Amino acid sequence: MYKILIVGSGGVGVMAAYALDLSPLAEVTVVVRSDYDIVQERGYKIESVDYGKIEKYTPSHVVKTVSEAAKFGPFDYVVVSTKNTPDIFKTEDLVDAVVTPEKTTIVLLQNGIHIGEPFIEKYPGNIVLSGVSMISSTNYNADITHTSQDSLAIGYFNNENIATQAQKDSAMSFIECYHNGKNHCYYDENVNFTRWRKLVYNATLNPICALTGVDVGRLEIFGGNDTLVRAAMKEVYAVAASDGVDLPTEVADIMLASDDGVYYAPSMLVDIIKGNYIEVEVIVGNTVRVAQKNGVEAPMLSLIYHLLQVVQKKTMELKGRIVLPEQRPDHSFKLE
Ligand SMILES: NC(=O)C1=CN([C@@H]2O[C@H](COP(=O)(O)OP(=O)(O)OC[C@H]3O[C@@H](n4cnc5c(N)ncnc54)[C@H](OP(=O)(O)O)[C@@H]3O)[C@@H](O)[C@H]2O)C=CC1
Ligand SMILES: CC(C)(CO)C(=O)C(=O)O
Repeated sequence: MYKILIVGSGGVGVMAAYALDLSPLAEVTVVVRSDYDIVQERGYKIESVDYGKIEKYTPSHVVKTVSEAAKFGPFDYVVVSTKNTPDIFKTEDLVDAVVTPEKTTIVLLQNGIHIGEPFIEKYPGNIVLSGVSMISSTNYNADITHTSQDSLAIGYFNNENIATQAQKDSAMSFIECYHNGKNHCYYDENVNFTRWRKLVYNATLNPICALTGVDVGRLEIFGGNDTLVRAAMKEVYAVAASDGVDLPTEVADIMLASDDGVYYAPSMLVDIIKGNYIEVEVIVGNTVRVAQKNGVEAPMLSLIYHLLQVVQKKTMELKGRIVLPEQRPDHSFKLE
């Protein structure tokens, strides 16, 4: 029996918990923050393309905080499915209390590129798996709407301190727990390719929907795919190539068609709607930094990045993280 902890119970985390809870191989604990009372009272309501309508799902163990979760450990796997916002808090620090050195495998079910490095640096003796998820799932107050088949590619962020076979074995055991007849969870030998491939969607549709306030269906109908998205996608191709990943030309069309028939709001737009922080740094910031490092021109991505950074600062001010002087200061004023 594997003890598995899920930190981050949003659209992705709750569906992961549900899949893992179906397995006789897994004992699942979930950290539930703002939905805690509602989940204790009536569980999650799930409307899922894979599992149908579930009136009540209550994970095997529900706890309010990561430190409280430790009582159900030590964990074989800690699945991280929070948003990844290093400009706000470091996810590698969030799970500190539940990662047992040299035992716990950390599974990052998060978007973005080059997100494994901070974990390997902090936990040099632990395996870190890379989960690239296509799922289209949202959580509004413990009501989950899941609209495309859960397809989860699992590989590992190579940790040179650990034998390759051990990293692969750990990925395989996780897949054995997660995979069932309804979802699609598979081992991906080249998960870095798959991460860049997915970024073709996330670095373009997510921010453009977030900045314009429309879902992917409306963006297409209103003409945004041809005027904005495809050009930004081309830049992602060029940056990926400079990082050693050649993406086939058809990826753009595949990504543009991936939510066909649904007015789907990508996770970054959902964050804007909820007034949450956005994953600007790992999705667009890291891409722009790779472009800069490798001398690749990416003017649209840079523009998108700087627009998103302003939006993030606006959210910081609304949440009280940034407090501005009442009177507008002179031009020499800089945020710390
Ligand atoms: N949604 C989707 O379809 C897809 C999303 N992704 C990626 O998966 C990751 C998760 O996305 P998604 O599920 O949409 O995210 P959500 O915003 O729906 O959920 C994030 C969850 O993390 C919780 N959380 C954040 N910080 C903490 C903390 N300090 N302690 C405990 N809980 C915390 C939040 O709790 P609270 O509600 O209290 O803030 C929330 O429940 C992201 O990287 C996203 O880009 C990838 C593929 C598809
Ligand atoms: C591509 C998609 C919709 C995954 O299913 C996603 O990653 C998101 O909403 O951020």
